[in-house]
Amino acid sequence: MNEIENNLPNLASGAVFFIFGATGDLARRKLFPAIYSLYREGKLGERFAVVGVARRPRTNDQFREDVTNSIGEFCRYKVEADTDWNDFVRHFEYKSLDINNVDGFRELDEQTKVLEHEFNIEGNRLFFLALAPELFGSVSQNLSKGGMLDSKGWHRLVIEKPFGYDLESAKKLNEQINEVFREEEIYRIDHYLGKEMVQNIEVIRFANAFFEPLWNKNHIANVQITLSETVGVEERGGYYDHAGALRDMGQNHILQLLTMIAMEPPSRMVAEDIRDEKVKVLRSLRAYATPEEVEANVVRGQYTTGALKGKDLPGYREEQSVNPESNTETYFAAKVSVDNFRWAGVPFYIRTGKRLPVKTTEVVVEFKRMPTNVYLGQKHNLEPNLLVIRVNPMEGIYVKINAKRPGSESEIQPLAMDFCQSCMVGINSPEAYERLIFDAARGDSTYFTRWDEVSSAWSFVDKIAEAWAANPTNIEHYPAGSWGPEKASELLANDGFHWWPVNGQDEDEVIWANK
Ligand SMILES: NC(=O)C1=CN([C@@H]2O[C@H](COP(=O)(O)OP(=O)(O)OC[C@H]3O[C@@H](n4cnc5c(N)ncnc54)[C@H](OP(=O)(O)O)[C@@H]3O)[C@@H](O)[C@H]2O)C=CC1
Ligand SMILES: O=C1O[C@H](COP(=O)(O)O)[C@@H](O)[C@H](O)[C@H]1O
Repeated sequence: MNEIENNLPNLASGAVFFIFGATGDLARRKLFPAIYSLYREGKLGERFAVVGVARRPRTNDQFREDVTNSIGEFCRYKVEADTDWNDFVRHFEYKSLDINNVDGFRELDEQTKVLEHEFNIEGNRLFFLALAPELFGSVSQNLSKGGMLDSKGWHRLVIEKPFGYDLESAKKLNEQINEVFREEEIYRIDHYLGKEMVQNIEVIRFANAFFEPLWNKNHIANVQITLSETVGVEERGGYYDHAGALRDMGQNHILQLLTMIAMEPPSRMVAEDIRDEKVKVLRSLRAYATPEEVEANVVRGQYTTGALKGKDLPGYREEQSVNPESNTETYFAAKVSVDNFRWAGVPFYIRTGKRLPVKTTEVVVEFKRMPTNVYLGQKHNLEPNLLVIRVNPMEGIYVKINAKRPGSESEIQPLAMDFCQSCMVGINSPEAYERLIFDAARGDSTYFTRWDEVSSAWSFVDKIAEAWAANPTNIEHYPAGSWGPEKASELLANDGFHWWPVNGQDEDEVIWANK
């Protein structure tokens, strides 16, 4: 248990959690269930209150019913029959408020003081913005004008992605927020950083003698990062058609994963030192200098009609709230170079897409091949060693090594030493939002993105977006249910590599230990 977990100085004096956007999808599917899990695990204690804020009218009782339904549907903990549910929901209240109405914030402040008195909370306030990004600036301004930041405890702003649309808009947003909150009070969420196996990357890398010494250009041939989804855009067509895969998943989740794989060991395992190392990676990304470089290194695609698991699926342009002539990408793949001493010459291949055949997040580190004819003086086509980190939905790691085929004299066969963490821990593994809400409440910003990370990521992504905007119809189409445009395979084939099958699928020749 580390120092922060031991002391919990920030939670000992209680806190009020404000969920702005309390009637929305994120609050219902992720935030209320996360708060309940934290409560069940005793991490919140009793000195807390949750105030849901949104425009539509709700009584406290109606709101508590919404919360109860959301937990029943989405929480990993089921409500036990002998629990007094009132003990939990009495901590929840609702305030109907339009973000643009300062008077509403003054009323909210009065309501909060009563709650703080009731639950013995010493003025600590955490504001979670589960709102459209256009509202982030106004909320922070009105929190200040409405007196919500005058309480004597700490104040923290937790902001959902997307943080801006490009570097320019992100800068403006940041300036607005900085008028009210200091950088150390801002917790920018990237929920991938709350995932168990993403947090495990540091440990796998820095706690194992047989990885770190090999973790460089001398031994690693390439790195592959895949975030594939089977879902389409569902009810979020309006937002997604404006954003696209590059902004929705690339600027944040994929680049964050890349930094965790590529960063140098931090001086100390503390938030600022870790984030210092991550931002150095982002600054080392080689920017594509021309539209031709973008064309050569980045593939974009959009799904058309297709089928998945026997079910016919519509094309992207037929989805709800999507422009029928849209050229928004639902897929992209890229070859990325990290120009520093450790990684010079090692390609990082990244890809993400909707309506792909499998839901998975996986990082494959492919090591350089051994010479083919050194083993017993005979010629063998040795497979490269792989380290595969499975993030989602299966959590675990496997290492692919070469070993003698049992019973044969010298035949060599790949063997996967497989550790499926989720098979062992199962649903007891905390969800990303549980960790992140808890971390924000206790003041640990390690797994939140600092402004220099966000701005460096936008600088890299903007070059791609600008090249695409200049040539919007230059997009590949792929059938829903396929692995995306063929050109994405060519990115690797040009370098003599190929995408490794995700989840170890189709690896018929591999012997799987532990299966
Ligand atoms: N849903 C998800 O899985 C994810 C969402 N996000 C991000 O989280 C944020 C919220 O997303 P999501 O929950 O899906 O969005 P929804 O559209 O479902 O919810 C938006 C919420 O904002 C409230 N709201 C809108 N305008 C105002 C206003 N003027 N004053 C007060 N409240 C207002 C709405 O309530 P009312 O209409 O009652 O005012 C509603 O509660 C977005 O930034 C999104 O990009 C990020 C990752 C995943
Ligand atoms: O942030 C987002 O992430 C989800 C995928 O998250 P996961 O935890 O299920 O892998 C994606 O569907 C969504 O479009 C995006 O906004």
